[in-house]
Amino acid sequence: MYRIDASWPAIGIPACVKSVEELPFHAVGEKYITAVVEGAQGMPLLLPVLGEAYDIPSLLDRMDGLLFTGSTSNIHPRHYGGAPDRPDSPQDPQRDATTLPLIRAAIAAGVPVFCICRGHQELNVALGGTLHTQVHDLPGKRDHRSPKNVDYDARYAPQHKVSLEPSGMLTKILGRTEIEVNSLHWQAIDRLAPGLAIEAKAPDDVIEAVRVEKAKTFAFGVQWHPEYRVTENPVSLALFKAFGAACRDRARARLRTPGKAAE
Ligand SMILES: N[C@@H](CCC(=O)NCCCC(=O)O)C(=O)O
Repeated sequence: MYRIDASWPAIGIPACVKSVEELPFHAVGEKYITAVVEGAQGMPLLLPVLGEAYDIPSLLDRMDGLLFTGSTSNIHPRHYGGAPDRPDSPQDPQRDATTLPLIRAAIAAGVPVFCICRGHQELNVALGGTLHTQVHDLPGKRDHRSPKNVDYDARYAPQHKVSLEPSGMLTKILGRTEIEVNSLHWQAIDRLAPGLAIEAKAPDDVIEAVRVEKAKTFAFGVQWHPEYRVTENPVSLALFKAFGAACRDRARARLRTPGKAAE
């Protein structure tokens, strides 16, 4: 049994706005919290998505890492100059207003970031890239959406292979060039943002993982869900452990020189 104490790095997890009995709640799925605790050995701090109300440097001064989660909502296409999305596309403007500037600032400040599914798409958009809004409608692309009418485990079960860039950092971390991943997304990276390197692709060439090329620390996006049952999948666990190690390095630097770590 673990005990989450002050020696654990503080890992912020921006929430999604969800409606519960018609009232807005700022929520984070439990699997992301569990993955931070059991995979990264970090203290999870759930961040309400307060957009411009945050003084981002002050927020980053308290963070040793940030996990940007998946979500059923989509980034509004105005953030990447895209055509209007389908009319029923679920939106979360408060999350957009919080995560996009936070990702840019965290990377500039050397705060480790791990960006999953919607988070991976946010990383690309935050740095100037664009998205396909319905990747399954494109010629030659498979359906990357989650399997329908099946239980939770089957929805997050592996769906396809991913080839890792042989000279990439993920290959170094994982010690292999091919993995099997789950798949629960409608959208995908279209134009890659400047400064991102492709780390992995699906057989249909959908970009499945990226890295911030000049990042001072861990800064990855993955289109799949390594947080799901993190301790049961060695690849997922290795990713969260690498993220946690970077967060611990940042915590040591931050505690040595409080207020200076983000400079
Ligand atoms: N809405 C986007 C992103 C997909 C995504 O993040 N799915 C996650 C579902 C819920 C979860 O497991 O957190 C898209 O459809 O591409």
